[in-house]
Amino acid sequence: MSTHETTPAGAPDPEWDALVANASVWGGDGFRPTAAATVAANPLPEVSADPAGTTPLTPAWVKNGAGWKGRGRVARVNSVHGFRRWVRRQGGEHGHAAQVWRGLARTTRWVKGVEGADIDRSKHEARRAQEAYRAARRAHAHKLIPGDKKNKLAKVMDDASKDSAAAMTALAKVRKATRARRAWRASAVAAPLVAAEVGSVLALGDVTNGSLVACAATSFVLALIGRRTDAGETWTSDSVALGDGGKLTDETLNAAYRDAGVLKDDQILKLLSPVALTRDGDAYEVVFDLPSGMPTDKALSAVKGLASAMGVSITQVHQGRGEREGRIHLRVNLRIPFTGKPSPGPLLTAGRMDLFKPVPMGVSMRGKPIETDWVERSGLFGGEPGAGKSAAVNNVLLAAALDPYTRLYLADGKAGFDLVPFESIAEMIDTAGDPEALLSILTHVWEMEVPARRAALREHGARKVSAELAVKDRRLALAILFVDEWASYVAGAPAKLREELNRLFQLIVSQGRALGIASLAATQKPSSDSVPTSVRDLLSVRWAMRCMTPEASDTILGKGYASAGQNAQTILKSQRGVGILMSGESAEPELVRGYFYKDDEVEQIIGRATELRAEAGTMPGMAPLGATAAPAAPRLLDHLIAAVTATGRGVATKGEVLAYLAGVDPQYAPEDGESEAQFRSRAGKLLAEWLDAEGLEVPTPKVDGPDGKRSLGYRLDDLSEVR
Ligand SMILES: Nc1ncnc2c1ncn2[C@@H]1O[C@H](COP(=O)(O)OP(=O)(O)OP(=O)(O)O)[C@@H](O)[C@H]1O
Repeated sequence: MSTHETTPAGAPDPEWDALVANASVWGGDGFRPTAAATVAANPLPEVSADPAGTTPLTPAWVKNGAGWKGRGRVARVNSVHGFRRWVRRQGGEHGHAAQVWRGLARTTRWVKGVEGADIDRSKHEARRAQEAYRAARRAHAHKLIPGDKKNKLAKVMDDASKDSAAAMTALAKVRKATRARRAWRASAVAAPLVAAEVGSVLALGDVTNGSLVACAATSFVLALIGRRTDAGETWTSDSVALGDGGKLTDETLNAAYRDAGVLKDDQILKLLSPVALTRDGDAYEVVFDLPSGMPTDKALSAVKGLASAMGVSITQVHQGRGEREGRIHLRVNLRIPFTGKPSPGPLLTAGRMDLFKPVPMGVSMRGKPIETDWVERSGLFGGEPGAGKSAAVNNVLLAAALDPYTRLYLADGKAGFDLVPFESIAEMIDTAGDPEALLSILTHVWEMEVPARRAALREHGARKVSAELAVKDRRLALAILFVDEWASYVAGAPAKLREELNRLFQLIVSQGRALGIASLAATQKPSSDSVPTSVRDLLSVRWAMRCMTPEASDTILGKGYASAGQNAQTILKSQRGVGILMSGESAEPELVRGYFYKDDEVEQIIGRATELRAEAGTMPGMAPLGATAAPAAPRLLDHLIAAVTATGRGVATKGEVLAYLAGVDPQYAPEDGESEAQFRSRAGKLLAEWLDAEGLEVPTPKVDGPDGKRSLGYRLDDLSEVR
């Protein structure tokens, strides 16, 4: 123990006197010399144990009005939601009426006890003894029986009679004992009821109110007895227990971060919001700052330790980066997320899509629909076999299919069935894993799509595609190039072909973006040999489904993400279709479960896409690139109607229609050196082919020509009906 040299009491102390005389040397609100001077007369003033207001575990929100307001809001929301949950609960077997009823039934059963079985057994014995006696009596009553045998039967009858009487006595005894036991148990039940009734009446001094209180108490006890259903379940949906059973509070939160090694013993988290349950009661959420000077990554990388400290699975803990370094948005799910039924995909009910608008991809852990913009984007989908990559990519492909102007170039290196349903609507497709086929797709995109788009952009004086430009000029509608399992293609290709594939893919990915070509790749084994690094770095949207290793996860998301807590290896096998989605250059990775479209749903959507495309004249082969160079070209039917309307007679001959078409579409214009008959024959054939391709069946009756002569033609009424 340290000792201090002090001035003896009562001895003059010039230094102390000087200080007392000059009180201004004491600053702040604490200990003042005036109080010290009167220490003998008055007790010491109450000194705050925490003058700076830094008491450990005092959250920051407590100290301002907004924090309390927020807390109040949380409490209000929690009670409203609690009440709603209670109301919902009343309808089912966990409702309080059901509980009371179960309690009553159980109490009655307990009072009745198991003695019923003893009575049944005794009854059975008595019945058998009676029957034996009756049989013996019948046998004895027989007339033609020799004397000594008759005597024997008389003895048997006597014995049976005695047995029967004994059985009847035993039955009466069991009944009596049962009645006594039941009465005893009934009084054990009744006593507290009577006590409650009498106690309440005496306490309240009023029979009605007393009875009501006694009734409520009885119901409460019965509800407790009937709390568990017959299957042994209790009401849990309003339970807020986390992991091993505790609640998340300011204290347990700090303790978890301390146990996980993020905080030292003397450090605390600065809570910016109260630890509160979310509206749906699915998770706890809180925002806090780490102690000053501590980087966010220290907490992000400790997710395993945190999960262990909280007694939950690693997939239940989600730490998001806050607006500034050291700030964390923590969410701890009460249950493992994404293990229930997947949400139905919105494309099932969507009509036509516009790929220039964000595409619905899935649902976040918070149940928020996640959409991704695919304009000027490209994407990489990675994960172990069966993780849900194809299902995830389908979200983009099906949305693209429902935009009738989006062209699809698809290739499946695995030669599987995932892309087969798209065969009828894809511009070019390879479902056989043939490297040569992939080469022709990439060559077409690079040598046809890219130059055509460049030319169109130049014509419009624009630098990149936009929704407005695409409406004006369909050449600039978006296109999707999707290569599934690139590694399988290059593995089966000779070195030269491999090089060419790599070269073309890289050129398309890097230059196609601004031109409206979104390139997508999916791979089971994300590594530099499965998707060339030069290409991978250019793919802006990344979706890492479950991976075997943290390194594989990092290969998809980028170096360092796994150690910072974004590790797709931690996704459980049961969480199919779940992945860490990073949708854009600056976006924070987020755990998302993709919408899942079953095979028949895919077919249904593609059926609708086919109709839309046929209607828009964009089925493959119907509108080759460049053929629709006219801005927002009207459909053929529109031209026919315009041609017939132009005559003013409500009808038009074929000759008149072809002459009109020649004026609006260069395909129908007479070619150099073509005679009138040749022109009519060629243009007529072309018209018939296009009508057929568009699935239009327009009648061609004989109609009056301008000169009154009748010839084959079209009627406005028929055309309007076809429309
Ligand atoms: N979002 C999802 N929700 C629910 N189940 C899903 C989801 N995504 C995928 N699944 C399930 O996982 C299975 C495998 O999915 P999918 O074929 O997309 O995996 P994959 O990663 O493409 O596999 P592979 O690499 O072998 O092609 C599906 O058949 C489906 O049952």
